[in-house]
Amino acid sequence: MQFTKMQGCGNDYIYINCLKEEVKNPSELAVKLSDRHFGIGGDGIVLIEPSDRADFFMSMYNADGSRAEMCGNAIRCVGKYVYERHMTDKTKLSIDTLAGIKFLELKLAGNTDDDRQVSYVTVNMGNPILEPEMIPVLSKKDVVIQEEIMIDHITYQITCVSMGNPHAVVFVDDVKSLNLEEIGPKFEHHDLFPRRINTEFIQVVDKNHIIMRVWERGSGETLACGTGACASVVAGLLEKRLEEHVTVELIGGSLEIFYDQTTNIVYMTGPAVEVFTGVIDESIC
Ligand SMILES: N[C@H](CCC[C@H](N)C(=O)O)C(=O)O
Repeated sequence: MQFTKMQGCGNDYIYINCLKEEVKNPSELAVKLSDRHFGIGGDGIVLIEPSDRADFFMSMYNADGSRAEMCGNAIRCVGKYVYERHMTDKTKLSIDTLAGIKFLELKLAGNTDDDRQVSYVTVNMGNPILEPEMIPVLSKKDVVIQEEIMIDHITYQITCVSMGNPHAVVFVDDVKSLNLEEIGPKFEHHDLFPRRINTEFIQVVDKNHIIMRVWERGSGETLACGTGACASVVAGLLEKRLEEHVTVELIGGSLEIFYDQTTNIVYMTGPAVEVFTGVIDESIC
């Protein structure tokens, strides 16, 4: 089975073209291939599939085999993948996901028409979701903003936002000092979150610049999280800490997020990089 390794800000996945390949058990395959010693290594797998209502469909599975509704860093790479392989000639295209159809605009690197290299992608990430039952998070409030949560005898304040997948955003003074290996799983598996949670830890540099670390549901600490960056900007505006245009500085790179409050749409712009291609031995699949 052919695969392509790609990364967006260091958030790396194994991509499989399911218009050509058949994946029988994606959840099991995600665990095997994501292993950085016995497999290819990655934060999960991404399947590119046909769609009858968009140009393509993107399925995404975390490293623990759990399926996620949406993945911001991966959808940029899917746009790059299908355009550079002539699976589409559109630079404005639609990708359907479990979080609905997302609209992409591909930025080409080259100066000539026949150079199909995509460097950056802008994604319309749709509307943020704040209703607790839609995130989901157990709360009697209408919106979960700066709610207290106790982890290891320390009180944190969370603001919860869904971008199709669930996020808890925590503003802190210094992200470097956090022991995510210790506290990350305790947020992820906390009883407040019926479907677990992605947790973003944010240090505000100024109203248009934050530093973010993330403990992802199903993958642990990753070098970047696109949906998490979007959720963090929305949370920052709800908490009156940020403005609409924010540079999100992550371990693996930076994303430009614009939350257009007049239309209630979040836009994400960032890189998409192809690292290598390969063949998976049938014995693994
Ligand atoms: N771990 C996430 C999926 C990947 C999201 C992230 N890598 C992104 O770029 O948005 C979840 O279970 O909801």
